[in-house]
Amino acid sequence: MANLCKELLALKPAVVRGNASEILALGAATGKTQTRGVDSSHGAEDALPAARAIASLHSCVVAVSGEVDFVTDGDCVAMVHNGDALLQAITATGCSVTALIAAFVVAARGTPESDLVATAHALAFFNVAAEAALERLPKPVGPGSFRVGLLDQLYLLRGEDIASRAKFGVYATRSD
Ligand SMILES: Nc1ncnc2c1ncn2[C@@H]1O[C@H](COP(=O)(O)OP(=O)(O)O)[C@@H](O)[C@H]1O
Ligand SMILES: Cc1ncsc1CCOP(=O)(O)O
Repeated sequence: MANLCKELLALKPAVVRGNASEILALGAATGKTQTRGVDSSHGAEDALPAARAIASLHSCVVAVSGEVDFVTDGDCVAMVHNGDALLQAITATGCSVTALIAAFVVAARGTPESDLVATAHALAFFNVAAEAALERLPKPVGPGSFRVGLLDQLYLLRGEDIASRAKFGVYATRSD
């Protein structure tokens, strides 16, 4: 596992996305940060030192997903406050938002926007789609209808919906 992580990082990814436990494990596997053990109990902020270390060492962006998402280039840290805990009740949301991050990063190449900004916007897009699905679905919402509603909103949402609903924050700027 540690060797595979090292091989993948050697390919110089633009962005690494994981939940807190995954980023803590990655930091431990690549030998630059310590972890208290890998389980699902970590909040995203717990993994921020590991995320910053990985980002600095490998000159990439690291996104830690969770209730609040943290996105860092090793120095600056942005936060995304959208989404819902029900996203953790369906499989492949982490994989899906990671694919969306790749699409946003590629789309932003050739524009002034950084990979960090593109990554934060992809997370906001995905999580606003989740919020819109929850608003529209009959209550109570379970994982089955939520999965379908989320897919619908990922198709239906427009840029202006994201602009008005995204909740970004700045955790640290370059000089902090
Ligand atoms: N408690 C939560 N509240 C709001 N959004 C969440 C919550 N947990 C996860 N998300 C969102 O769900 C998506 C998948 O993240 P996550 O569940 O951390 O991935 P993974 O499936 O790899 O564990 C991300 O867009 C993240 O922001
Ligand atoms: C078991 C499985 N099936 C499709 S993706 C996946 C693993 C990743 O799931 P998630 O993105 O929710 O962490």
